[in-house]
Amino acid sequence: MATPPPPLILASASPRRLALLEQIGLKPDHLIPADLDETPRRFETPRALAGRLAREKAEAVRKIADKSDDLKPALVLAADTVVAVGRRVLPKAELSDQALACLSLLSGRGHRVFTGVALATPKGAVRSKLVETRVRFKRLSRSEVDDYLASGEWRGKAGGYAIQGLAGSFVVKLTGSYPAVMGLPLGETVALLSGAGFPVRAGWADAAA
Ligand SMILES: Cc1cn([C@H]2C[C@H](O)[C@@H](COP(=O)(O)OP(=O)(O)OP(=O)(O)O)O2)c(=O)[nH]c1=O
Repeated sequence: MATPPPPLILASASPRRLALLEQIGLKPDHLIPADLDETPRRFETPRALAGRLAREKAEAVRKIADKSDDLKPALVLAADTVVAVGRRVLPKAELSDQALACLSLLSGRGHRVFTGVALATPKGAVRSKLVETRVRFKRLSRSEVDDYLASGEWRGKAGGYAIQGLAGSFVVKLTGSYPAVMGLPLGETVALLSGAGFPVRAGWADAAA
């Protein structure tokens, strides 16, 4: 009989990350969010920040898993999304003023979305990948911004918008990975998992059901 795959832990509180994994037939056995200080370091680039936070989230949950016999053999998957204009990292908007500032900056301009994804193995090794996506928004009128702010969809989102929702209508160009902007680059996630021996296509036979 084939050996069962190791448990998979998604180190995330983000419902989008879970939905994206499920989209490709992967169902994590456990959801354990990492609680980290996400403040950029001095002189840290947006790219370096996304990579570091993804790895730190995986490492933090690896430590939690190591304390339990059931979770010790698990693979821990984590990700982090950073929205940047030049070297400037935009906040995860919690207040409407923050979202307004983000949208005013993004209006009619290009920006970059950096998404780090990291996988911690039971032996403590951490492998990671970084995906850069360029996104351009159309010029936003004041009433478009006001209506978007009223929607509340920006809350808790890096850069004050969610591409998978109403703000999808702001995008005029995207070069890179759409799922990475939502929170998880799927091709890179699969590459990390299969590199660790995880059977990434085991659930595909049931996908059409
Ligand atoms: C740009 C963008 C971000 N986002 C979200 C994805 C992430 O949830 C969030 C970026 O913050 P993250 O720190 O990457 O993730 P999180 O704190 O929400 O979840 P966790 O650390 O527990 O995994 O912004 C979208 O949903 N759509 C978008 O278009």
